[in-house]
Amino acid sequence: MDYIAVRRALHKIPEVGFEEVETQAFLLEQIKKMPQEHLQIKKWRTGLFVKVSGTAPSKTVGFRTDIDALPVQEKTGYSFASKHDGKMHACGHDFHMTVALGVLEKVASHPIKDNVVFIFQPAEEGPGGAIPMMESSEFKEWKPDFVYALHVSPEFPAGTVATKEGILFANTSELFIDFTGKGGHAAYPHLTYDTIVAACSFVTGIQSIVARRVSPLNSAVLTIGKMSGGTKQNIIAEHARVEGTIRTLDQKTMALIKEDIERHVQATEIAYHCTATIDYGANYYQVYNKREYVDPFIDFCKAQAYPYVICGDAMTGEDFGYFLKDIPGFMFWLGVGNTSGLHSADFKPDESALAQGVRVVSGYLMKGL
Ligand SMILES: CC(=O)N[C@@H](CCC[C@H](N)C(=O)O)C(=O)O
Repeated sequence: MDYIAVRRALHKIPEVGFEEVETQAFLLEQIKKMPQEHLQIKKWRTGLFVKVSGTAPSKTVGFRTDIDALPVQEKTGYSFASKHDGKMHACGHDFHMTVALGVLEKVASHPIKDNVVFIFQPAEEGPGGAIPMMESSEFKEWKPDFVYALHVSPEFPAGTVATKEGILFANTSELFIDFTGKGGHAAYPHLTYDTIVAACSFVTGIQSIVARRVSPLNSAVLTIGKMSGGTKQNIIAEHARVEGTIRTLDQKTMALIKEDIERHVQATEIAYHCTATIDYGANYYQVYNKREYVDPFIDFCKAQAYPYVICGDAMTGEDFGYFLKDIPGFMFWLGVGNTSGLHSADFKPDESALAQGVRVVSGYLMKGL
């Protein structure tokens, strides 16, 4: 398989959560080119489960990749840029899928002793594909005894493995708040209850939560990534919406932040004569690597002389955390060199990391977990 060609083909067809129809068709087309004798495929919504039967199985090992993209307008200047306007593989899931296909090709050609299930999961960026996928009868039938996954990272040199014992990725909660007031003429503000002013005041006010409510020895993020409201420059907005995300390294801090957000919402309602509703959207459980499962992988990387580092915690989220809550396994970062950050319009990961990703994941599989 030409990893770079496959990655570029996937890069052209980014689709957001649960809309990955073209992606699913492309994956199936690639899988069809592989030896079929040991393969079974089950479609699940826009995702896939692919099982390679082992030669003398005593267990099932899972490798999970996410397959969705982000609503980002690409600015890479690539000749193979997204052909879907306003959508982009800005979080590297095109890389993750390519690595999974590369490993699948190897295992389909040379099955290992145990069964291997490849999990092509939709909607990691939201609303969250892991939980419904894990609740499916297809998953339950082929449930792995051990599962692992990777995520690309621009923080590490291309091909470097970075992982750690304990928390790797944070707990997350989405945040959507709708403010409703009273619209009217821009020249008669005193006859209205302006939700743009209310929302702006709310966003400024909540900046004190992480700064003044969370212990300085703890870590948390409260980011508002989107604000919207109003219909025209000279009409006072009856409705405004604030969208964000909360990140913490423990559930107690998550609860504390939510409680304080609710206090700020109440205060905004009173101060600005509006009403507000809060929706916490999708919540992701932390990605936690238990020592007994990640240490043998680190030893493997050492033994193979693969470049690796022990990294710190990250405030990114990943619904792979739900797999690790239920099933033994681990997650690691795969370095993709020095490029703009994840979720950037000019995210340009180094493609030389693809072959190393396949080498690391398949090598660990072949070694026998
Ligand atoms: C690796 C990565 O970037 N993951 C996403 C996960 C999204 C979680 C959820 N939709 C939220 O925004 O809270 C991330 O943003 O960290």
